[in-house]
Amino acid sequence: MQLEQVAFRYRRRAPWVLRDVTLTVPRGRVIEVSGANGAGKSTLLRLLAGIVPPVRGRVSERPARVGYAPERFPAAQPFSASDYLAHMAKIRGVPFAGAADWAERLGFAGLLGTRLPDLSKGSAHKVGLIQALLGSPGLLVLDEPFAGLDADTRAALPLLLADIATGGTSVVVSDHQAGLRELPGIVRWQVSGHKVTTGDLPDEYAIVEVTVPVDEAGTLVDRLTADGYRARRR
Ligand SMILES: Nc1ncnc2c1ncn2[C@@H]1O[C@H](COP(=O)(O)OP(=O)(O)OP(=O)(O)O)[C@@H](O)[C@H]1O
Repeated sequence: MQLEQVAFRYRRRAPWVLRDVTLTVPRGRVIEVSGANGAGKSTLLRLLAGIVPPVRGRVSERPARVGYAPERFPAAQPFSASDYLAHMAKIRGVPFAGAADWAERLGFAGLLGTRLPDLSKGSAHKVGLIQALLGSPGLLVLDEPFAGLDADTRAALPLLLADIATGGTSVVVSDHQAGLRELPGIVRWQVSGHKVTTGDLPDEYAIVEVTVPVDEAGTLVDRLTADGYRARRR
C-alpha cells in the first residue's frame, strides 16, 4: 500500500495537518507511529484505514480487509459485547468464533455477556481491539491500543501483534506508552511538522551486517563512524 503526495486538513482553509506524505506501508511488519500531541498521528491512521480520504494526493493498494480501532471505543451503545461483536462479524462476513478466540487471548472472555456501557474503560477498549482483529485484516490500524489496558494484556499485546504481522498483515500502531519499544524488527515512523519520517533508506544506501567478537565491537563502530558511516551496535 502506498501514499503518494498525500495532504489532509479537516476543513477548507483550516491549517494542513499533513502535507506531501509519500510512503510505502510494508507488508508483514509492525509499524509504530510516534509524534507529539496534535502532530497528526490519529489523522495519519484514519487516512491509512480509509476513514477519511486524502484532500490531495493518492492512496493506492489498500488491502481489501482493514481492521481499525480508534483511540476511544464508543461504548454508549445498547448491546452486550458479544451481540456487538457478532454484529460486526456478520457485517464483515466472518465467523463469530474469531471474536471468541481473540476475547480469550485478551482476557475478555468472561465479559462477553456484559453490556457495553457497563464495561470499564479498559475492557471497552478491548472490544474495540477485538472488532478490529476480526476476519484477519490485511491492514490493521490501532490508535493507542495500550491505553487503559491491564498489565497482563499490555505485556501480551506486542507479541500478539508481531504474530499477526507474521501472517503478512501490515500492523500500524500509534503508541504514546512505548508499549512496543522492545519488539524486534519494528518499523518506526515519526509524525512532525506536517510530515512523516519513515527512516527508509534512500535507494543509493544499503545496510551491511557485520559479526565481530564482543571486545572488537566498540572499536569497529568508532572506526566506521570516524569514516563517515552510520554504525550502531545491536
Ligand atoms: N475531527 C477533527 N476536526 C478538526 N480538527 C481535528 C480533528 N481531529 C484532529 N484535528 C486536528 O488535527 C491535528 C492533528 O490531530 P491528531 O488527533 O491527528 O493528532 P495526534 O498526533 O493523534 O494527537 P494526540 O497525540 O494528542 O492523540 C490537531 O491540530 C487537531 O486539533
